[in-house]
Amino acid sequence: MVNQIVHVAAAVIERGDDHILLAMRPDDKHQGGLWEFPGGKLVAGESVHEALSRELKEELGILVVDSSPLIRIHHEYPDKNVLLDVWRVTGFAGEPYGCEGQEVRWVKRENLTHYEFPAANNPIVAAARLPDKYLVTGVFATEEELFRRLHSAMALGLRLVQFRAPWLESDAYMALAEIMAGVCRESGSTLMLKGDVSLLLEDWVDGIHLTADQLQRLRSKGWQYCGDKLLAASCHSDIELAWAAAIGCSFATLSPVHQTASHPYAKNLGKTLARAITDKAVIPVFWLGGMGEDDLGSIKVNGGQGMASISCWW
Ligand SMILES: Nc1nc2c([nH]c(=O)n2[C@@H]2O[C@H](COP(=O)(O)OP(=O)(O)OP(=O)(O)O)[C@@H](O)[C@H]2O)c(=O)[nH]1
Ligand SMILES: [Mg+2]
Repeated sequence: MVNQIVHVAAAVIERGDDHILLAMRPDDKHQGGLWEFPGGKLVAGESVHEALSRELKEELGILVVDSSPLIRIHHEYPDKNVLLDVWRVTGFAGEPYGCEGQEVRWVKRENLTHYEFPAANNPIVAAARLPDKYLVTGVFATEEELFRRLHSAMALGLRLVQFRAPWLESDAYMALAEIMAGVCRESGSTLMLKGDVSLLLEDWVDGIHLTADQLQRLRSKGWQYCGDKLLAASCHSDIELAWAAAIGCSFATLSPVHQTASHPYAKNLGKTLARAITDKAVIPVFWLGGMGEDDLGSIKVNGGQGMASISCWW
């Protein structure tokens, strides 16, 4: 019985003002008394999207208008194996209410971590907090150029930025990073820095993006992060993605999916392998390398959180 996988469609329903809808699981159900993303089991012959639409009609009285795949999570509870197929719902008709008497609540995206969910939900909460585009900064000749390009990226709506400038000395990098963090915060964006994990203790630092070497060293020491800031890692395989999850990363990049100008000699994974690797991961995965915005839809269908890129937005 426990070997059977229960396929579930669940929804991260977003309202324009950056709120997400949660529902309370009834006490008498599996994982009762915990908050959930509304949804339910697929019935025979149904697609995930059909199940999602039916469940949201039955449980909340709304019609799904706009949606896209967000993340797929396999989880083994002691009494049940589930495959949670989670979609982001960005458009719906009707005003949601608890049709089955359950409590429902709109929650600010940044406060999602304050709620208690079933154990399978940690990666879903991580995915719901993240956008689908992750800008990695590229070359700049002057400080003026750096900030001009950063402002342009903000104007394009980019909300997650990694400051990558491997040619800078540490002091110069940190001085620019602190100013960039202020600029990003003003537009509601998050800045990820390259550097030591001890930087996570600094008030002004929102997140750290580790190299694969740093990841390996931290993993071999048994180090683990439990804080609320964003920790990410550059991964190139399923093993590295498993390490990233084990040390407490909230997301990762997977590269190179295709050939890139910045790493022309790295062997690219290709879409099929990238999909298989992403499917095994238990954290959100941004695909990186040789893709354009046109690929975003396909990345999501293949299980990715979205796309990371230098060249598209820099
Ligand atoms: N809907 C939903 N289910 C979740 C979440 N997290 C999670 O582990 N689950 C598990 O996935 C399964 C979903 O089942 P469900 O109880 O919602 O199914 P349903 O709406 O079809 O209701 P039913 O129990 O009346 O058939 C449960 O075992 C539940 O514990 C979540 O965020 N949302
Ligand atoms: Mg349900």
